[in-house]
Amino acid sequence: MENINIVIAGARGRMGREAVQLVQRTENFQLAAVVDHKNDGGRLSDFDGFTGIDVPVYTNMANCFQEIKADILIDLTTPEYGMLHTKTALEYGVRPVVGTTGFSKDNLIELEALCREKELGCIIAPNFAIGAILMMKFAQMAGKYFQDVEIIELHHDQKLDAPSGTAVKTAEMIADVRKTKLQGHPDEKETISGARGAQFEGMHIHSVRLPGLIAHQQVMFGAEGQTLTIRHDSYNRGSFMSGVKLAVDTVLKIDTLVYGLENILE
Ligand SMILES: NC(=O)C1=CN([C@@H]2O[C@H](COP(=O)(O)OP(=O)(O)OC[C@H]3O[C@@H](n4cnc5c(N)ncnc54)[C@H](O)[C@@H]3O)[C@@H](O)[C@H]2O)C=CC1
Ligand SMILES: O=C(O)C1=N[C@H](C(=O)O)C[C@H](O)C1
Repeated sequence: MENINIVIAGARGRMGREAVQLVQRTENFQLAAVVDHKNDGGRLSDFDGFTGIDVPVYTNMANCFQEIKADILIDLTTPEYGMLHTKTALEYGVRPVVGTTGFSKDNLIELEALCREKELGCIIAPNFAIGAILMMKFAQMAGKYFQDVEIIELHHDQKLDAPSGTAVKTAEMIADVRKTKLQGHPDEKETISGARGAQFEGMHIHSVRLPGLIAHQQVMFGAEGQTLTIRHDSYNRGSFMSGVKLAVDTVLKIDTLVYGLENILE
Protein backbone atom coordinates (compact mmCIF):
# COMPACT_ATOMS: atom_id res chain seq x y z
CA MET A 1 0.00 0.00 0.00
CA GLU A 2 1.43 3.37 -1.02
CA ASN A 3 1.78 6.11 1.57
CA ILE A 4 -0.69 9.00 1.41
CA ASN A 5 0.95 12.31 2.30
CA ILE A 6 -1.41 14.49 4.29
CA VAL A 7 -1.33 18.14 5.35
CA ILE A 8 -3.69 19.17 8.16
CA ALA A 9 -4.88 22.75 8.55
CA GLY A 10 -6.15 23.53 12.04
CA ALA A 11 -4.13 20.68 13.58
CA ARG A 12 -4.13 22.27 17.05
CA GLY A 13 -7.91 22.65 17.18
CA ARG A 14 -10.39 20.23 18.78
CA MET A 15 -10.97 18.31 15.53
CA GLY A 16 -7.46 18.83 14.19
CA ARG A 17 -5.88 17.10 17.21
CA GLU A 18 -8.10 14.08 16.66
CA ALA A 19 -7.22 14.08 12.94
CA VAL A 20 -3.49 14.15 13.75
CA GLN A 21 -4.02 11.05 15.93
CA LEU A 22 -5.94 9.34 13.11
CA VAL A 23 -3.12 10.00 10.64
CA GLN A 24 -0.50 8.83 13.16
CA ARG A 25 -2.23 5.49 13.79
CA THR A 26 -3.22 4.71 10.18
CA GLU A 27 -0.63 2.53 8.48
CA ASN A 28 -0.36 4.21 5.07
CA PHE A 29 -1.22 7.76 6.20
CA GLN A 30 1.78 10.06 6.56
CA LEU A 31 1.56 13.49 8.20
CA ALA A 32 3.66 15.73 5.90
CA ALA A 33 3.06 19.18 7.47
CA VAL A 34 0.48 21.27 9.27
CA VAL A 35 -0.89 24.73 8.53
CA ASP A 36 -1.54 26.96 11.53
CA HIS A 37 -2.12 30.65 12.03
CA LYS A 38 1.15 30.97 13.96
CA ASN A 39 4.66 29.51 14.40
CA ASP A 40 5.67 29.62 10.72
CA GLY A 41 8.91 27.70 10.25
CA GLY A 42 8.47 25.86 13.54
CA ARG A 43 7.72 22.20 14.20
CA LEU A 44 4.42 20.70 15.37
CA SER A 45 6.34 19.07 18.23
CA ASP A 46 6.98 22.58 19.63
CA PHE A 47 3.34 22.66 20.71
CA ASP A 48 1.85 20.99 23.81
CA GLY A 49 0.38 17.56 23.13
CA PHE A 50 2.40 16.82 19.97
CA THR A 51 5.58 15.35 21.45
CA GLY A 52 7.56 13.45 18.82
CA ILE A 53 5.41 14.58 15.87
CA ASP A 54 8.22 16.36 14.11
CA VAL A 55 6.63 17.90 11.00
CA PRO A 56 6.94 21.49 9.74
CA VAL A 57 4.42 24.20 10.52
CA TYR A 58 3.42 26.70 7.82
CA THR A 59 1.18 29.72 8.13
CA ASN A 60 0.82 30.04 4.37
CA MET A 61 -0.81 27.19 2.46
CA ALA A 62 0.82 28.08 -0.88
CA ASN A 63 4.30 28.08 0.71
CA CYS A 64 3.51 24.71 2.24
CA PHE A 65 2.58 23.12 -1.09
CA GLN A 66 5.61 24.66 -2.81
CA GLU A 67 7.92 22.91 -0.35
CA ILE A 68 6.06 19.76 0.71
CA LYS A 69 4.88 16.80 -1.37
CA ALA A 70 1.22 16.37 -0.44
CA ASP A 71 -1.63 14.23 -1.78
CA ILE A 72 -4.37 15.40 0.57
CA LEU A 73 -5.30 18.47 2.60
CA ILE A 74 -7.55 17.92 5.61
CA ASP A 75 -9.05 21.28 6.56
CA LEU A 76 -10.57 21.82 10.00
CA THR A 77 -10.37 25.58 10.47
CA THR A 78 -12.89 28.38 9.84
CA PRO A 79 -15.08 29.04 6.77
CA GLU A 80 -12.98 32.00 5.55
CA TYR A 81 -9.65 30.20 5.77
CA GLY A 82 -11.17 26.85 4.84
CA MET A 83 -12.30 28.27 1.50
CA LEU A 84 -8.90 29.88 0.83
CA HIS A 85 -7.08 26.65 1.82
CA THR A 86 -9.33 24.48 -0.35
CA LYS A 87 -8.83 26.67 -3.42
CA THR A 88 -5.07 26.80 -2.85
CA ALA A 89 -4.89 23.01 -2.48
CA LEU A 90 -6.73 22.48 -5.77
CA GLU A 91 -4.46 25.02 -7.50
CA TYR A 92 -1.48 22.93 -6.37
CA GLY A 93 -3.02 19.59 -7.40
CA VAL A 94 -3.75 18.53 -3.80
CA ARG A 95 -7.13 16.92 -3.04
CA PRO A 96 -9.03 18.53 -0.18
CA VAL A 97 -11.06 16.75 2.51
CA VAL A 98 -12.94 19.56 4.21
CA GLY A 99 -14.70 19.24 7.55
CA THR A 100 -14.88 22.98 8.10
CA THR A 101 -18.48 24.18 8.12
CA GLY A 102 -20.07 27.47 7.13
CA PHE A 103 -19.34 27.40 3.36
CA SER A 104 -21.93 29.31 1.32
CA LYS A 105 -23.76 28.01 -1.74
CA ASP A 106 -21.57 30.30 -3.87
CA ASN A 107 -18.45 28.80 -2.28
CA LEU A 108 -19.63 25.31 -3.27
CA ILE A 109 -20.41 26.41 -6.84
CA GLU A 110 -16.95 27.98 -7.16
CA LEU A 111 -15.21 24.89 -5.79
CA GLU A 112 -17.23 22.56 -8.01
CA ALA A 113 -16.05 24.51 -11.08
CA LEU A 114 -12.44 24.49 -9.87
CA CYS A 115 -12.56 20.70 -9.32
CA ARG A 116 -13.92 20.23 -12.83
CA GLU A 117 -11.23 22.49 -14.30
CA LYS A 118 -8.43 20.73 -12.42
CA GLU A 119 -10.01 17.25 -12.70
CA LEU A 120 -9.44 16.75 -9.00
CA GLY A 121 -11.59 15.25 -6.27
CA CYS A 122 -12.65 17.26 -3.24
CA ILE A 123 -14.90 16.10 -0.40
CA ILE A 124 -16.73 18.63 1.75
CA ALA A 125 -18.45 16.85 4.63
CA PRO A 126 -20.53 18.91 7.07
CA ASN A 127 -20.50 15.85 9.34
CA PHE A 128 -18.09 12.89 9.29
CA ALA A 129 -19.98 10.77 11.84
CA ILE A 130 -21.64 7.78 10.18
CA GLY A 131 -24.58 7.97 12.62
CA ALA A 132 -25.15 11.61 11.69
CA ILE A 133 -25.18 10.72 8.00
CA LEU A 134 -27.81 8.07 8.70
CA MET A 135 -29.80 10.56 10.78
CA MET A 136 -29.83 12.94 7.78
CA LYS A 137 -30.81 10.16 5.39
CA PHE A 138 -33.61 8.94 7.68
CA ALA A 139 -34.81 12.54 8.05
CA GLN A 140 -34.88 12.87 4.28
CA MET A 141 -36.95 9.68 4.03
CA ALA A 142 -39.40 11.06 6.60
CA GLY A 143 -39.51 14.45 4.87
CA LYS A 144 -41.29 12.85 1.95
CA TYR A 145 -44.24 12.02 4.20
CA PHE A 146 -44.16 14.86 6.76
CA GLN A 147 -44.26 18.48 5.62
CA ASP A 148 -43.87 19.88 9.13
CA VAL A 149 -40.36 19.64 10.52
CA GLU A 150 -38.20 21.50 13.01
CA ILE A 151 -34.45 20.90 13.31
CA ILE A 152 -32.84 21.38 16.71
CA GLU A 153 -29.05 21.25 16.71
CA LEU A 154 -27.12 21.33 19.98
CA HIS A 155 -23.38 22.04 20.25
CA HIS A 156 -20.61 23.08 22.64
CA ASP A 157 -20.46 26.82 23.30
CA GLN A 158 -17.13 27.35 21.49
CA LYS A 159 -18.72 26.70 18.11
CA LEU A 160 -18.46 29.73 15.81
CA ASP A 161 -21.11 29.06 13.17
CA ALA A 162 -24.86 28.78 13.57
CA PRO A 163 -26.78 26.97 12.38
CA SER A 164 -24.40 24.03 12.19
CA GLY A 165 -23.29 22.70 8.80
CA THR A 166 -25.14 19.49 9.62
CA ALA A 167 -28.42 21.33 10.23
CA VAL A 168 -28.08 23.21 6.94
CA LYS A 169 -27.31 19.99 5.07
CA THR A 170 -30.23 18.22 6.73
CA ALA A 171 -32.60 21.03 5.73
CA GLU A 172 -31.28 20.92 2.16
CA MET A 173 -31.77 17.15 1.96
CA ILE A 174 -35.31 17.37 3.34
CA ALA A 175 -36.12 20.30 1.01
CA ASP A 176 -35.19 18.07 -1.95
CA VAL A 177 -38.16 15.79 -1.20
CA ARG A 178 -40.56 17.88 0.92
CA LYS A 179 -43.51 19.76 -0.53
CA THR A 180 -42.74 23.42 0.28
CA LYS A 181 -44.72 24.73 3.22
CA LEU A 182 -44.43 27.79 5.43
CA GLN A 183 -44.85 26.21 8.86
CA GLY A 184 -46.65 27.45 11.94
CA HIS A 185 -49.66 29.75 12.13
CA PRO A 186 -49.80 32.29 9.28
CA ASP A 187 -50.34 35.05 11.85
CA GLU A 188 -47.64 33.94 14.33
CA LYS A 189 -45.49 36.80 15.70
CA GLU A 190 -42.24 36.63 17.60
CA THR A 191 -42.60 38.68 20.79
CA ILE A 192 -38.87 38.15 21.31
CA SER A 193 -36.93 38.23 18.03
CA GLY A 194 -35.49 34.86 17.04
CA ALA A 195 -37.95 32.82 19.10
CA ARG A 196 -38.90 30.70 16.09
CA GLY A 197 -35.28 30.14 15.07
CA ALA A 198 -33.85 30.38 11.57
CA GLN A 199 -35.91 29.54 8.50
CA PHE A 200 -34.96 27.41 5.54
CA GLU A 201 -37.68 27.01 2.93
CA GLY A 202 -40.33 27.30 5.63
CA MET A 203 -38.62 24.81 8.01
CA HIS A 204 -37.31 26.14 11.31
CA ILE A 205 -33.80 25.51 12.65
CA HIS A 206 -32.92 26.09 16.32
CA SER A 207 -29.33 26.30 17.58
CA VAL A 208 -28.53 25.45 21.21
CA ARG A 209 -25.03 26.26 22.57
CA LEU A 210 -24.01 24.94 25.98
CA PRO A 211 -20.79 23.85 27.68
CA GLY A 212 -20.88 20.10 28.20
CA LEU A 213 -22.35 19.36 24.78
CA ILE A 214 -20.27 18.06 21.86
CA ALA A 215 -22.45 17.69 18.71
CA HIS A 216 -26.09 16.61 18.68
CA GLN A 217 -29.09 17.03 16.44
CA GLN A 218 -32.71 16.12 16.56
CA VAL A 219 -35.12 16.37 13.67
CA MET A 220 -38.76 16.50 14.74
CA PHE A 221 -41.64 15.82 12.39
CA GLY A 222 -45.29 16.43 13.25
CA ALA A 223 -48.60 15.44 11.70
CA GLU A 224 -52.16 14.84 12.91
CA GLY A 225 -51.93 12.99 16.25
CA GLN A 226 -48.26 12.02 15.95
CA THR A 227 -44.65 13.18 16.06
CA LEU A 228 -41.50 11.45 14.85
CA THR A 229 -38.11 12.36 16.34
CA ILE A 230 -34.81 11.29 14.77
CA ARG A 231 -31.77 12.05 16.92
CA HIS A 232 -28.01 11.63 16.71
CA ASP A 233 -25.41 12.33 19.43
CA SER A 234 -21.64 12.58 19.10
CA TYR A 235 -20.19 12.15 22.60
CA ASN A 236 -16.60 12.65 21.49
CA ARG A 237 -14.67 13.74 18.39
CA GLY A 238 -13.43 10.20 17.81
CA SER A 239 -16.93 9.68 16.37
CA PHE A 240 -15.92 11.67 13.28
CA MET A 241 -12.69 9.86 12.47
CA SER A 242 -13.92 6.79 10.53
CA GLY A 243 -15.64 9.27 8.21
CA VAL A 244 -12.45 11.29 7.80
CA LYS A 245 -10.58 8.09 6.87
CA LEU A 246 -13.28 7.11 4.38
CA ALA A 247 -13.12 10.58 2.81
CA VAL A 248 -9.30 10.47 2.49
CA ASP A 249 -9.41 7.03 0.85
CA THR A 250 -12.25 8.07 -1.48
CA VAL A 251 -11.07 11.52 -2.56
CA LEU A 252 -8.05 9.94 -4.25
CA LYS A 253 -10.35 8.00 -6.58
CA ILE A 254 -12.67 10.79 -7.72
CA ASP A 255 -12.30 13.88 -9.88
CA THR A 256 -15.29 16.01 -8.87
CA LEU A 257 -16.62 17.82 -5.82
CA VAL A 258 -18.66 15.72 -3.39
CA TYR A 259 -20.70 17.65 -0.82
CA GLY A 260 -21.83 15.32 1.97
CA LEU A 261 -20.55 11.91 3.02
CA GLU A 262 -23.94 10.35 2.22
CA ASN A 263 -22.89 10.55 -1.44
CA ILE A 264 -19.94 8.18 -0.94
CA LEU A 265 -21.30 5.88 1.76
CA GLU A 266 -22.03 2.47 0.24
N1 LIG B 1 -17.34 17.78 9.50
C1 LIG B 1 -17.37 17.36 10.76
O1 LIG B 1 -17.71 16.22 11.06
C2 LIG B 1 -16.97 18.31 11.83
C3 LIG B 1 -16.68 19.59 11.49
N2 LIG B 1 -16.30 20.48 12.44
C4 LIG B 1 -15.94 21.80 11.93
O2 LIG B 1 -14.53 21.88 11.91
C5 LIG B 1 -14.11 23.22 12.14
C6 LIG B 1 -13.14 23.26 13.32
O3 LIG B 1 -13.82 22.87 14.48
P1 LIG B 1 -13.06 22.76 15.88
O4 LIG B 1 -11.89 21.86 15.72
O5 LIG B 1 -14.07 22.49 16.90
O6 LIG B 1 -12.56 24.28 16.04
P2 LIG B 1 -11.27 24.82 16.82
O7 LIG B 1 -11.50 26.28 17.01
O8 LIG B 1 -10.97 23.96 17.98
O9 LIG B 1 -10.11 24.59 15.74
C7 LIG B 1 -9.90 25.41 14.63
C8 LIG B 1 -8.41 25.52 14.43
O10 LIG B 1 -8.17 26.24 13.22
C9 LIG B 1 -7.03 27.04 13.46
N3 LIG B 1 -6.98 28.13 12.50
C10 LIG B 1 -7.69 29.27 12.49
N4 LIG B 1 -7.29 30.04 11.45
C11 LIG B 1 -6.34 29.34 10.80
C12 LIG B 1 -5.54 29.60 9.65
N5 LIG B 1 -5.64 30.73 8.99
N6 LIG B 1 -4.69 28.65 9.24
C13 LIG B 1 -4.57 27.50 9.92
N7 LIG B 1 -5.27 27.21 11.03
C14 LIG B 1 -6.15 28.13 11.45
C15 LIG B 1 -7.19 27.53 14.88
O11 LIG B 1 -5.95 27.94 15.41
C16 LIG B 1 -7.69 26.26 15.55
O12 LIG B 1 -6.60 25.48 15.99
C17 LIG B 1 -15.40 24.02 12.38
O13 LIG B 1 -15.79 24.61 11.16
C18 LIG B 1 -16.40 22.97 12.78
O14 LIG B 1 -17.72 23.32 12.50
C19 LIG B 1 -16.19 20.13 13.73
C20 LIG B 1 -16.49 18.86 14.15
C21 LIG B 1 -16.92 17.85 13.22
O1 LIG C 1 -18.33 22.50 15.41
C1 LIG C 1 -18.61 21.32 15.72
O2 LIG C 1 -18.32 20.83 16.78
C2 LIG C 1 -19.31 20.51 14.71
N1 LIG C 1 -19.49 21.01 13.53
C3 LIG C 1 -20.11 20.36 12.42
C4 LIG C 1 -21.37 21.09 12.02
O3 LIG C 1 -21.36 22.34 12.02
O4 LIG C 1 -22.35 20.45 11.69
C5 LIG C 1 -20.30 18.88 12.63
C6 LIG C 1 -20.62 18.48 14.03
O5 LIG C 1 -21.95 18.84 14.26
C7 LIG C 1 -19.68 19.12 15.04
